[in-house]
Amino acid sequence: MSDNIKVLVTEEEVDRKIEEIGRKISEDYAGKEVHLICVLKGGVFFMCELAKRITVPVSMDFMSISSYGNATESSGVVRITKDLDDSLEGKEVIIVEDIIDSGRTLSYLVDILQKRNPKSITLCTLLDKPERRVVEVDVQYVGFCIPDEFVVGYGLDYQQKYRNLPYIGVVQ
Ligand SMILES: O=P(O)(O)OC[C@H]1O[C@H](OP(=O)(O)OP(=O)(O)O)[C@H](O)[C@@H]1O
Ligand code: HPA
Ligand SMILES: [Mg+2]
Repeated sequence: MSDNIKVLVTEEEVDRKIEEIGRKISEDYAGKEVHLICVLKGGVFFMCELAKRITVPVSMDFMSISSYGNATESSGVVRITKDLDDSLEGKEVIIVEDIIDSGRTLSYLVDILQKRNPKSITLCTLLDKPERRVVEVDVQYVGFCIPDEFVVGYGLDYQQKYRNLPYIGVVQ
């Protein structure tokens, strides 16, 4: 059975936005190197496309965390299920996410990754749902602010499906 999906942000709009964020990061980090951290699984499509648009030297690492709670609201209890491979010591870190919703995931990550002595940590998200925020997070790069609707595509899933859609949609 397939669900009906209404397009919220088109593929062209997503592509243009990622190019814009890539250009901005390249300017902001001119003369430096950036270390991108992908938060699996949702962040993977965005990070790969973004990395291609950054013109300063890029290294990448991946981590996976899980939160406990019911399907629509995470409890905020988070644990690492796959840690980074590399040290963050002295690195200019950018955490790349598909979406910030309650803010719990990124707040937790920033707290634990700060302790690993990076030179800096900045946050970059394709989507932001500010109405849903429970924990404040300081995000430097935001693709699109969206209303409080459950979205899929570009890494975002509904019951593990639709991550591969090249646009952002709302399941009807
Ligand atoms: O701001 P928050 O309320 O913490 O929500 C945002 C997080 O939730 C989703 O990940 P999820 O934990 O569903 O895992 P996934 O990336 O593997 O889909 C999304 O990819 C973000 O990582
Ligand atoms: O709107 C959403 N869609 C998919 N996954 C999510 N995780 C937090 N918010 C969302
Ligand atoms: Mg995620």
